[in-house]
Amino acid sequence: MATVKNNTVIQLEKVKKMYAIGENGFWALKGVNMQIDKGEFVAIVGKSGSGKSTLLNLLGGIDTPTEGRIIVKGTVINGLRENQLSRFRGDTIGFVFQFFQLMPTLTALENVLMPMDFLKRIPSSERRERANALLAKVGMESHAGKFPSALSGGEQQRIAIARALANNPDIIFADEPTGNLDSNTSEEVFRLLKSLTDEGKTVIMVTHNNELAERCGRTIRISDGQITEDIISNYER
Ligand SMILES: Nc1ncnc2c1ncn2[C@@H]1O[C@H](COP(=O)(O)OP(=O)(O)OP(=O)(O)O)[C@@H](O)[C@H]1O
Repeated sequence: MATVKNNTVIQLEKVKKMYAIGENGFWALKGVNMQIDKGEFVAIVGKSGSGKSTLLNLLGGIDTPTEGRIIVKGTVINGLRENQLSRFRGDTIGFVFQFFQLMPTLTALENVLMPMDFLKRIPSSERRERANALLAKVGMESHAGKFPSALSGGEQQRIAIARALANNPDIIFADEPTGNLDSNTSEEVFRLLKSLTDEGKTVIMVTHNNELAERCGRTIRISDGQITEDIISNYER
């Protein structure tokens, strides 16, 4: 077994994932080993169908591997029961999606408050204060009372990032966060995610945008369910 360094937040050991298709199985991941450290900004790239989303779902505890171990912050997450997994997700991980996935019937502020329901022990006034501070952090404080339908794509993604930060997670998983945004707005969202790594959070982003991927500190390429490239760059972001 590989040694886990102190600052390692994610470790994958021989991770395989098979999807059942009728009577057959399809190996979407074929033995992935990976180590990601605190504060890294990692781009996961690869062709459509190569296994990127599968990998992200396993890392985030949304799905379980068929074989191998996934260790996040020292815990083997594929050994957790469903209630332990959901607590782990709530405490440790923030998710950002291509289509934002905000609740349409809730205001921006209420969307950010929603994941804080886990934190029942925190008084509601404090939660509101925290949600407002997060909206300010992403430059959306003046939009707190608006519904998602009244916001642009970039604004919705900023709110979604504030929501991902609601429980102060150490790790952010972003699945094509700029996939639905124009290039200026993509740049803003990229910078926002980058600023989180400057605060010590670890950001893992699946992207089809090569230019942005090259500006992450590290690019991992997946082809046909395997890592074929893992490049650490010193590109000036
Ligand atoms: N639930 C499932 N059942 C069966 N096959 C699946 C399932 N989910 C994904 N696959 C297959 O596994 C492979 C990897 O899919 P995955 O969604 O991880 O690719 P991806 O790299 O994220 O693609 P894209 O860039 O198009 O989102 C694909 O061949 C896909 O068809």
